[in-house]
Amino acid sequence: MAAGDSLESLLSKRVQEMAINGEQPPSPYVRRDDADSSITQQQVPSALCPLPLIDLGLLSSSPTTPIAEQNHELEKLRSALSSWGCFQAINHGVSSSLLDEVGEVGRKFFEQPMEEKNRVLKGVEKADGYGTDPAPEEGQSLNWSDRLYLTVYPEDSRDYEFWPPNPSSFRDVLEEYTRKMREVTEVVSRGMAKSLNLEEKCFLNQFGEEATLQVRFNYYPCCKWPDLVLGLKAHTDGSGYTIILQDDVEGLQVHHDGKWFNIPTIPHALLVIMGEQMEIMSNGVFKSPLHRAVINSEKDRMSIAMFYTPQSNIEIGPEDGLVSEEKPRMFKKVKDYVNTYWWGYYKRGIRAIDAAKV
Ligand SMILES: O=C(O)CCC(=O)C(=O)O
Ligand SMILES: [Fe+2]
Repeated sequence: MAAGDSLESLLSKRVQEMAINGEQPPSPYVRRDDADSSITQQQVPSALCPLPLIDLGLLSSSPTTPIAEQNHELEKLRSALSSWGCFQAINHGVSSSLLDEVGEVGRKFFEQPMEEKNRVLKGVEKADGYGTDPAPEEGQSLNWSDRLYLTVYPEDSRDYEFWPPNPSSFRDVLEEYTRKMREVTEVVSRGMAKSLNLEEKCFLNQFGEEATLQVRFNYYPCCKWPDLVLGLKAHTDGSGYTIILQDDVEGLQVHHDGKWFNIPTIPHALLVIMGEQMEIMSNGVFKSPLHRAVINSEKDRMSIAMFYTPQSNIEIGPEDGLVSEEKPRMFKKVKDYVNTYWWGYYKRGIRAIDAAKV
């Protein structure tokens, strides 16, 4: 690495700038996952991806939903989360126009000149703002992506200093999107509990009234050497679960059955993916899958990930109804999981959840 290319100077430079300048990815960005023989590298095209679609409108009782249909959808949900750890949600109640708008304000933000984006540049130790993750541990490659990360709920934890003033509709659109995401988490959390024959509100109670929502707009500039880099290296989320809105460029891959499946982009669908805390609360019944983002050679990609995380002052743990003699308690009770466990492991490129096992 040239002297001017120290890790700090690279981290202060945006990937988008390097991509616009047509620069070949500097060595800290070159992916190193091929060396990990414990993860197979076989990839399955999106056309062959059998990831289930769940109709959220069928998960709750309503006069128009016959009980058999509801039970069928709940069983599909349970099965998807026990095997894949994720599903594509349709009929989720968020209007297509709002989904288009949130995608548009995100894109417009990244398309602005660097000086404008730097108005909300994040501090070194801060999570909120525009930039990149802090330096990973030795031996880990950097992600070929820039991001804008914001705490959006509870409202009093918002730091509006880091909310972009432009595009001017950004704030209104994100506030509305946050309101709708709260509704989706209510439906999904109840549905998950029902699918396991648990009391409907049990997961919602563990998340708490003040469960946090944090949004991450991930921007993945295209790269002429797409196989050299990863947009986001393989990881599991530290959230309870995460709701991802993809644009029309593929890039998300989920590890399932020993292969990397390309997740299809379905207009206006939301991908719901379990984080490690949901694996803990479900006593290991639901899986928190390894996933990553790959880079396209010609098209930039943007995804919007909404992390739904239990309130940090509440202890969470496996639901009693999922613990039995045949299925003993797998995890300890944990509090503030992201800071206590997940973050330190993520930086080293390993799963934190083993540390929470009994
Ligand atoms: O870009 C994507 O589709 C995945 C994003 C993701 O996994 C994350 O932000 O944690
Ligand atoms: Fe993720």
